[in-house]
Amino acid sequence: MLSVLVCLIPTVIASTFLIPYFSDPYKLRAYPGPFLAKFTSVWASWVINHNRWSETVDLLHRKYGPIVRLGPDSVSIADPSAFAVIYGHSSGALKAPFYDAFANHRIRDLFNTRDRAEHSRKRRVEAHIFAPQSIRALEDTARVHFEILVRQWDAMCAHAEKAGRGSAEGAIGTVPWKVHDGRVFFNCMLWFSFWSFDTIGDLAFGHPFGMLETGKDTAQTVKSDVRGMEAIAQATSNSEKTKLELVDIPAIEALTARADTLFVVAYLPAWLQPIVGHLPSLQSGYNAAPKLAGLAVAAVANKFASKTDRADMLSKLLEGRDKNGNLYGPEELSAETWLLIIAGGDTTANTSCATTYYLARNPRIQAKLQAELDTALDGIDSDVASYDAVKDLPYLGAVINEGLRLHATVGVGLPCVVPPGGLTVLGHHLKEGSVVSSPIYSLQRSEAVWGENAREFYPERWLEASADAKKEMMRSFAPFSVGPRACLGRNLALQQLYIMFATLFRRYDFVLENDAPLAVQDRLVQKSKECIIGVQRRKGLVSRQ
Ligand code: HEM
Repeated sequence: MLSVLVCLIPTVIASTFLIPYFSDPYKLRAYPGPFLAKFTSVWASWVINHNRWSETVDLLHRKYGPIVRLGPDSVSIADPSAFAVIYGHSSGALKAPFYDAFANHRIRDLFNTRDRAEHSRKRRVEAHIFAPQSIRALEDTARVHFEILVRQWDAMCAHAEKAGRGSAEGAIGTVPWKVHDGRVFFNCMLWFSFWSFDTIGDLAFGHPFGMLETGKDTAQTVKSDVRGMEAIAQATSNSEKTKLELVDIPAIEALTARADTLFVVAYLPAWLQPIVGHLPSLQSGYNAAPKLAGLAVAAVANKFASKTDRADMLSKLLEGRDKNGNLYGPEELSAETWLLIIAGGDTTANTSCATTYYLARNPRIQAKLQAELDTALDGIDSDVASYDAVKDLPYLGAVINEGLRLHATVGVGLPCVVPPGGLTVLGHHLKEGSVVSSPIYSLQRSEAVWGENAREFYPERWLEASADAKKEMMRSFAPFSVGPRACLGRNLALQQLYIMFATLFRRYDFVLENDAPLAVQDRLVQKSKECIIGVQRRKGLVSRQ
């Protein structure tokens, strides 16, 4: 037995690590990078698991230049002109096997589909849901959730007003607040998550999760995935309804656990992923996936059961056709609904939290934004700003761009496979089958483009730049990516962000509890772990309620 092992171990090491390195099938040996990255992608997983991916890739580019080897078959290219070549419409590169780890249903969704034809079919179905007119039509529905957010924050501010110079503490649902120095302090990340998930739940399938009202991270999922699918199939065929058993789960917590795990394993070869996934530290993420998939199943099943004719996103998905020309089946519907929840929830909440953090940290910028909002919204009798009233405000636009730039909610290099015939980037020919990415985080913080203050929150840069400088900035600004796989929800995200910052910063003054850097979980989405802000109502503004 021992002698078998003695022979086997060197053979496995040679065939897995050394032969690919010395045979160099993708001709990447000339590119610099960390020693271990030349042999194995386990290196990447290790760095990600230590929460240092974007920062590490950025440091490697600073050390080695625009092209860095990140794995046995992959390179990262940090250069504005490279971004469009890799991701643009004429690139021909497809998403890499990295995305297979994110498949939550047996059927792929729009985000993790790698097949070009399959992706085009889905994108055709879903593009009209996100067209500018469709998104504008959702504003009234979305508004309700801004109103609840403001009502909850007003209620907490009232405690601060009552306490005067004293102190107090309490909680709304599970979110604690405490009062001191005339302000109420709480973790705004939780509230932005509640707001974002409730809104996307309502817009996607006509049913908010109810997190804002209760102050609790709770959503209903099906107890059994199989029964859920049966319920959808029966409802679509108009036969007798199946009674669905639902259970409550902490959805945001489960999503965070899932995201923490999947990004760690996604760079590993497929055969290694389930083995690593069994590590105790990754178990909660793996266990969360089926419960989360059940959220969408429950939403679709409930939609059929209630038979409302409200025109939410799911109603439009119901018009979608599968590859045989048939209407989307239960699984594909659930997969696409799930994607709306996950793509639209975390991203907008994190951008809102990070931008609020930077504004709370910078009294000068906050005051300048408030002055612009006071003028624009003077005499408007509404607690929630309308998109029309604020969408062209220059300083507000600059603040939102600056938040998207500096925080880079999706900051990592999104991995693509080089297409047949290869791809030439910055004069380097990359061979077919190799993997290439361009890190959004690094591009959006490059001193060569953004100047010495690239790491500062400075909205004025968007207003002061010359036309030529602005052109260069836009080549290095890709928070929603570009090309055929660019974010489909961009119009919705921007509409929500404009209304959010106009509403909150007109109404409240913000400070940070302390000046510590924003702590983030650096995964596919840069997720703020916690952001404690101190809030008080601005003087002179009277609520309509
Ligand atoms: C600030 C908020 C947001 C940011 C920064 C953002 C960013 C991105 C990025 C960078 C991608 C490309 C991912 C990749 O290629 O792997 C993407 C894809 C996507 N996003 Fe967003 N997103 C945001 C909000 C939303 C919202 C609100 C929705 C919808 C409810 C949404 C739906 C999607 C979808 C469906 C895709 C996949 C598109 C495809 O592959 O064809 N996103 N997003």
